[in-house]
Amino acid sequence: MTAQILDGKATAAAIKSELTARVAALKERGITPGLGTLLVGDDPGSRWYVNGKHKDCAEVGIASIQRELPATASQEDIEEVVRELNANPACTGYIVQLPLPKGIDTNRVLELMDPVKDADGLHPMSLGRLVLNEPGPLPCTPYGIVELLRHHGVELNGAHVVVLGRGITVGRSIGLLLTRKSENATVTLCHTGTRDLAGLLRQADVVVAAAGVPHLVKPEDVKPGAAVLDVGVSRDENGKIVGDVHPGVAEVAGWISPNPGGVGPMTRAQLLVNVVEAAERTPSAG
Ligand SMILES: Nc1nc2c(c(=O)[nH]1)N[C@@H](CN(C=O)c1ccc(C(=O)N[C@@H](CCC(=O)O)C(=O)O)cc1)CN2
Repeated sequence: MTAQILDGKATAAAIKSELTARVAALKERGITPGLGTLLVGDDPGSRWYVNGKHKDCAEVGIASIQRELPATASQEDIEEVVRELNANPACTGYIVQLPLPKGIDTNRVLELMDPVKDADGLHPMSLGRLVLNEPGPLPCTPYGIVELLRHHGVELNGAHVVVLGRGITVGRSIGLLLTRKSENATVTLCHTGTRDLAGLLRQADVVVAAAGVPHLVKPEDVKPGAAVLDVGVSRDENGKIVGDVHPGVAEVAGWISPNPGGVGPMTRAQLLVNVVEAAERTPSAG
């Protein structure tokens, strides 16, 4: 079997085209959505992601507000920029690019953000809303994965989803999203302490690999016909992406997300969705 492709690039392009019309409608109401970003340090990957977010904004008509601090920035320096973005009326939503440099208390930074402007769905208030199943911004990668599966008609209702990795941007939060009544999946969250990982993987209808371990998911671990989503971003010696999923999995799975070109573009598209939805919740100007 050769797996069908979960095409993140094409799905993201369709979402962006729909958002362009919604942004134009907002502007007619006197509302211009503006995405702020805070990048701390000089990690080339993080810079690439942030630049990509602003490129996407320009494509759909969202204004950009870019803030940068050096890797030597203190907790107070970062919190000062967060306070500025909270108060900046042109910034209707913003993100703090993660990870922050070692020594910075990330949770304290996220908690200081105005939850109304949380474009990443990572503020404790947004995560609490997700737990309570109330409307609010959803974490971009999990949201992107759900939309990617929905767009390709992959059934989640009653499916057993095995998630590898317990980080807050993907692993932990996707469990909350997939177990809502609207998705109705059963989720097993695996991590470095999980016993018999291969045995659990073989039971999965859907695998979400977000462990950051190159080629962790092997062809022999995957149930024939399963959908496999590769979120891992490790790099080889030439800087080329190596995902968490072994290339041979494509011969066993029913669906597979390419990496690059799968979950990454969806993460970016869902950020724009969060920005537009937040702007749509604001009362009209004038
Ligand atoms: N504040 C946040 N920080 C981070 C998040 C996040 O959602 N919010 N997620 C990741 C990084 N990320 C977005 O910030 C992200 C990762 C990957 C891509 C992407 O489009 N990747 C391309 C490949 C790019 C390459 O060649 O390097 C792809 O998959 O096709 C976009 C955004 C951690 N930090």
